[in-house]
Amino acid sequence: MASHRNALVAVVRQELAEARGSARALLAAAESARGEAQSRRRLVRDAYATCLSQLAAARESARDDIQRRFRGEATSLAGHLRGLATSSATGAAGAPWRLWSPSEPDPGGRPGLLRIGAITFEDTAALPGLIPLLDAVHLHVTGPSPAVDDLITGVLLRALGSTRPGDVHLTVYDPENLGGTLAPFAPLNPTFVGPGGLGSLLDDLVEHICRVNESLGGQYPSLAELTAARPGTRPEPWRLVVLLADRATTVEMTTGQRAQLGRIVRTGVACGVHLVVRGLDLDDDPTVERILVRDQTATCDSLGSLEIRLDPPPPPDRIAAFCRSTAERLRAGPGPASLSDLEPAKYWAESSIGGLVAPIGDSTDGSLVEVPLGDDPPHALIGGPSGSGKTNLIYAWLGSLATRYGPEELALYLLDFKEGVSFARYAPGPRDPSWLPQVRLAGINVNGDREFGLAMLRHLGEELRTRAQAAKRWDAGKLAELRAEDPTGHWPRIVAVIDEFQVLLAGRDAVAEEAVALLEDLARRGRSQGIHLVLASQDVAGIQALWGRPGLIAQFTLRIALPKARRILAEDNLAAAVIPRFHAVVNTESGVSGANRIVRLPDAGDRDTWRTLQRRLWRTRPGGCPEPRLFDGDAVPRLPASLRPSGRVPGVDSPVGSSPGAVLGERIDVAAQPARLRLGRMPGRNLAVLGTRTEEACDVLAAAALSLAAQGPAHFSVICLDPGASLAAARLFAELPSADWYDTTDVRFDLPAMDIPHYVLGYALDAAGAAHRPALKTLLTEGPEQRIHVLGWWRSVPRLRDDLGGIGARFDTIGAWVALDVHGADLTPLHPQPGGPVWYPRTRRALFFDRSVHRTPEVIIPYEVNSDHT
Ligand SMILES: Nc1ncnc2c1ncn2[C@@H]1O[C@H](COP(=O)(O)OP(=O)(O)OP(=O)(O)O)[C@@H](O)[C@H]1O
Repeated sequence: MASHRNALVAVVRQELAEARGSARALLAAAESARGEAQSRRRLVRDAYATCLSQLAAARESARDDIQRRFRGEATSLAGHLRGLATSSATGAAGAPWRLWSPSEPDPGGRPGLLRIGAITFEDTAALPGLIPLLDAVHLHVTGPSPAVDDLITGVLLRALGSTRPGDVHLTVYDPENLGGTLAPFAPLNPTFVGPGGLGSLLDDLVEHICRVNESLGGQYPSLAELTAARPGTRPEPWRLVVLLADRATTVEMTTGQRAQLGRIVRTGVACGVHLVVRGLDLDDDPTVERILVRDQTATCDSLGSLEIRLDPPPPPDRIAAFCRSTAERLRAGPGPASLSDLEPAKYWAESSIGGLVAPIGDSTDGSLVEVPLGDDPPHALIGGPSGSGKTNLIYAWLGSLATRYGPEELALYLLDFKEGVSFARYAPGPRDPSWLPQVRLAGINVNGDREFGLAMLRHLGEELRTRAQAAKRWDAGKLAELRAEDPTGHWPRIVAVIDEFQVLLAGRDAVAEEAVALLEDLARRGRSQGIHLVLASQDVAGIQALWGRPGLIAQFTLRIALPKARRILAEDNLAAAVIPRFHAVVNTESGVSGANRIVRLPDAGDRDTWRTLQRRLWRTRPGGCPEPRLFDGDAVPRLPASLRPSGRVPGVDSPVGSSPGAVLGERIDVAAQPARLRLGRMPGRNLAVLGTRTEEACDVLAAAALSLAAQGPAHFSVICLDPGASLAAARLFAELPSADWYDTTDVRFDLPAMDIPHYVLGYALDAAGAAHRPALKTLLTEGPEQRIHVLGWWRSVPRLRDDLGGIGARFDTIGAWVALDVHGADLTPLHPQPGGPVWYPRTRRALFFDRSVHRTPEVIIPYEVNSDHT
């Protein structure tokens, strides 16, 4: 039994041990699973923590990035806005009070915005807080009284200070303080309306609006139309009406007055009437800008929820100083128009078919005064003593014409006989390549070269003939008809301006005679052919020269007299004696009193202003628009390269023309052509250059020789008998393709004939001496028929005569001559008419006579052949 029990115990023990063992194993497994789970949980927790911190860092950096971008964009946007704001509120409209001063608006510009304070947005620099007013809105301001009145004061000062004196008329209704609220503006003489005056004020305004509206064509334009189309110049001043209503006003206002106020709100802005109101309700309208003031800040319709920190009010002494000086300027009247005021809205938009109409200045009421040229009046006479502003007037007139009429409509010929270069600005120069596209010809420094004036008149005479023929062909009576019949033709109106024209008519010589004849013809027939003369003179004698020719003066029905001008207007018309400086009398009825218009002339002299305008016109010139011909009497023309031998020298076999032309200088004509001497195989085809000016004599001979060498095969003999000329002669010798040299050591005149022309260039031939005279005479007599031509320089006419045989010698062998410093009387033996030519020698001018082509000698300008004068 015991053993059985023992066995049982053992079994139980065994089982218990096993159970304990498995329980332990289970526990161990559970323990390890728990450990594992715990470590996993730790890992997850760590990962979560890492993740969280990474996310936080990423969020931080993203936020920083966004903030940085936001700040950058806000700053650049604010910069743009500031730029925009600055350009919308320039000068007095936007400057801070400590820097404030009144500013002139740009001509033709529209009123901009007005600053009332600053907008601080985030941490960007403050932006100006701007509100519209003139040509845009009425202002309705609400808030505590002193702050509102300060704001209104500032707005008024900015509006007045950024417009021209007189452009804004101020009306103040201030029943409570009897105008005292805006007392600093008193010097401007605003209309103060007292208590009880509101009704009639509103009625007046409505009436004014109706009147302006009628003058605008009866259509109240929309704000957009107004903004797009309002021209820069105002027919009427703006009316700025400040209504500072008190409680009584609101209570006492009648229904009729409210209706009138509503009308003004709806239609006032379009007609330049603006209300600035506090203390009264205004009807809702797109033209009402409401400003809500709270202490030192404000919000307004146009800026939405943006808060404006208001500027302090302007210092009262600044308002007073501004108002005093403005009142002063108003008393003095508006300043004269500027050159830019004469410009049209659009360049080159006018047709000259019926005439040319252009303003030259304004009258004292500010309206522009237009000057006509056409069938009537056809020509103008301008007069005034020296310094009275003739040149300035011509500048203004030409500027006004040139901006209206393009080169197809207008051609200008300008000649100035004064010492100076007034018309040089219209031609290209070393500093400015631009030119005025309408200018065909400009003559400057021509006071010594009346011949050039004559050349221009001859050219215009030709043009007159061409036009008359064309008119005949088309059966047209006047330019307008010709242009209608021949629409593809080029028939611009021509305006020829001659400043100090009396120089051309002075003297009783052939130039004056022909000039008068041409002027008479142009004046008489130019009217119908669209050729208009504008003659200006300071000299009473000059004008008298015209008075002596009633047929001529009668054509000049447009008279412009500058202060103190005499004999420009009719004798009983004394207007020119009384007008102030920089004014002119314009009279289109030959100066009769009763037809005067007084004009204030702008200052048109500033070169830079003109250059800017001219460049603009020049850049828009049509293709093929030619450069004007500039004749400068002080400039010496150079021998053109085309008249010098260059490249391949013509061979002996090249054809020689029957009469090659020796070029002696530049002709004083419109086309600047070279003066040529034909050297044919005929007796007398020799040239004598006469006078003592070595340099010019050498230049004439060099130009002749080089131009002959450029034309065909030729041989030259250079004979130099004056040491003063030897350098120039040697230089020429070196440049000639085929030449022999002779000087005092081996001078000879028995020179051989050749197959090609042989030109003998003699420097100071009179120095050869008596021993050589027979040979020289034979050469002169017999040479030309063998194609040996003498181009010789003699230092005086008597010396030439000695070489030709002394007293009683005949000059037949000298078929052509060029006289330098030789007086007219000394040229008698060489001149076809008795008494010699009228010739007063002047530097770089020569008198050229060729027996075979000239009736009278012609003035030429010897070319400069070598620029270093060697
Ligand atoms: N409207 C004007 N406004 C301002 N300055 C002017 C005006 N007109 C002329 N001037 C100035 O007066 C001076 C003389 O003018 P301008 O040269 O036109 O006179 P002028 O009659 O042509 O004289 P002159 O015959 O002696 O040449 C110049 O300095 C010019 O700038």
